[in-house]
Amino acid sequence: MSDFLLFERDGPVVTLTMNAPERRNALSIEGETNEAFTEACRRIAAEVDVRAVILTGAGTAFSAGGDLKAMRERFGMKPADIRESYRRGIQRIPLALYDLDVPTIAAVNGPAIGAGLDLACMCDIRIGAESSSYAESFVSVGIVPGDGGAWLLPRAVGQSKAAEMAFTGDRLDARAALECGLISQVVPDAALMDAARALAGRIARNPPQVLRMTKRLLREGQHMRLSSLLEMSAAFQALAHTTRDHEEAVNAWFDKRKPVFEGR
Ligand SMILES: C/C=C/C(=O)SCCNC(=O)CCNC(=O)[C@H](O)C(C)(C)COP(=O)(O)OP(=O)(O)OC[C@H]1O[C@@H](n2cnc3c(N)ncnc32)[C@H](O)[C@@H]1OP(=O)(O)O
Repeated sequence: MSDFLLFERDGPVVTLTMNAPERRNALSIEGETNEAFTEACRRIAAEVDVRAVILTGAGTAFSAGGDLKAMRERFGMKPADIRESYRRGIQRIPLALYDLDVPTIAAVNGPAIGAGLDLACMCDIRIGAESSSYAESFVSVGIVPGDGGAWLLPRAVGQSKAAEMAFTGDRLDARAALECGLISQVVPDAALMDAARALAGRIARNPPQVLRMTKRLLREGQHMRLSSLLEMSAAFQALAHTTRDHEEAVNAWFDKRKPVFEGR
């Protein structure tokens, strides 16, 4: 596993920690950081009993976004090479993370800037520390969101707020991010990881197959016709109703006891 992305497994929960605090977990357009994400996602997909994933950053930042030092070294590079480097580099992260079947939580521990914010938006749920902050600041460094932000951010905060953020590059503090729905909780800095683990634990206690199907419906629902989504929901429901976990949940309700799910 890569030095950039620490992979820790605690029962059904995987925590991924970006681990380059000296550069505020900046991401390279090509190379190590992208491989780290695609490899971690491959591993999570292969470990069938993972039920939730937490993504966070080591040190004081979640991620400072694209590596500006590396970007300076690209001055003069040919447009065709830049385009190709995005396609085979940083653009693989949204494809890999967004495609994970299990629920993902971004535990935003500090600034989430540019590609760092987009990374948080690739997760299903975002919770933020009091000291977290958020900026879609590509415009401030003279580039466009090249890693899916123009698709992800409007889905998180709506078109108007996304446009305001992307056109100004302004940074939101945690309270402002909570207000516009970019994050769903603000917690004291020291309590962030406990809050993320508690949330992951509550998710992980639910029937895993149904969680995966629910995630898929939430995702697909964002770009499907209602009639198609209803068809897909009926097909998933046909599977859900025949699971042992469904029987267990309903029986437990009648027995006035907590259900025990087996993932079957
Ligand atoms: C393809 C993707 C494109 C994009 O994502 S565009 C957006 C690019 N990102 C930015 O514009 C953000 C730039 N960084 C910052 O604004 C700040 O940093 C932070 C708010 C993230 C954190 O501030 P603080 O905690 O005060 O740290 P510090 O003193 O500014 O930086 C500490 C060290 O981290 C390096 N660093 C910070 N951000 C980046 C970056 N994006 N790329 C490369 N290095 C970075 C610095 O240079 C420095 O390093 P040294 O100690 O060697 O001077």
